[in-house]
Amino acid sequence: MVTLGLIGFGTIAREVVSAFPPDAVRWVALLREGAGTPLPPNVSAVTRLDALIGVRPRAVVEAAGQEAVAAYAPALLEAGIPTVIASVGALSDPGLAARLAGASRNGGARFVLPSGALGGLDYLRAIAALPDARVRYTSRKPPAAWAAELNSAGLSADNGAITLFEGTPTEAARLYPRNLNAAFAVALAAGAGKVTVRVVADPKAAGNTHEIEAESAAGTASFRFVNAPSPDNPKTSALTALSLVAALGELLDLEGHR
Ligand SMILES: NC(=O)C1=CN([C@@H]2O[C@H](COP(=O)(O)OP(=O)(O)OC[C@H]3O[C@@H](n4cnc5c(N)ncnc54)[C@H](OP(=O)(O)O)[C@@H]3O)[C@@H](O)[C@H]2O)C=CC1
Ligand SMILES: O=C([O-])CC(=O)C(=O)O
Repeated sequence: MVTLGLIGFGTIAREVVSAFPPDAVRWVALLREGAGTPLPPNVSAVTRLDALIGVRPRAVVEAAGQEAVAAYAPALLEAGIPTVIASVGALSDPGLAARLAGASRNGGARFVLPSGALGGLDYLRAIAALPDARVRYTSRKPPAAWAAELNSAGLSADNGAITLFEGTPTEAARLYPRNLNAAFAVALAAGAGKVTVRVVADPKAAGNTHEIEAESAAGTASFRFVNAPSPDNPKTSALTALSLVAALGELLDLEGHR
């Protein structure tokens, strides 16, 4: 029986837990005071970070949000606990990125940034060294997924696609902290200065679609991920939890815990 930790117990965390045999893992989830979330029998809750650190989980998965990364991940790493971070957009804050790197060194614990809702990041990492590399990332979702943003801008995408945002990955991660983590994963791979980001509400979008177009001296590439939504949260791709499970499995193998 291995003890693993979670930060948050929402859509992604629930899917991560259900991917492991219940008799092989005891999960401890750090929740907010009074969260009242129903938990499966092999998941217990704590509301303080020191209580999570106290059970010495082999690894922790953050699936709560960018604020939770800032609040908890550095201390987990300092305590020597490897951490998988879903909310990779948190690293758009250079101060936090430096704190994570320092805590990882001090504690001797890895932090893992999974590919999340997309893939192809190995290609982007390879061309990052080329000075002429340019990458365009587009998040394309049906108008229903952007209903609040369309309403507040007084826009309707019923009759055609509307670009809600165009700018840098850092601006995107800050403006859409719960939905543009994938854009920042692209930025971390290719280098933020090489990437432009677009957010499109499109009545023809088949699902949560992520498009990456890359151009450099090494050639051109285009990736398109048409993701099925998570049943509990249509703005989150079901692929994200699968990616966290894969990253966690790899981490446990590296650390010799499986
Ligand atoms: N890398 C990628 O490609 C992707 C990354 N993500 C990231 O994953 C996060 C989680 O996604 P998802 O599971 O769909 O979201 P949900 O809203 O379904 O779940 C988030 C959970 O985290 C809890 N939570 C939030 N803040 C804290 C905190 N400070 N301490 C403890 N618990 C907290 C929430 O609890 P409460 O009810 O108390 O608010 C909720 O239970 C997203 O916010 C996003 O940052 C998501 C999709 C793709
Ligand atoms: O799950 C998705 O499709 C993308 C997402 O929410 C994110 O990048 O934060």
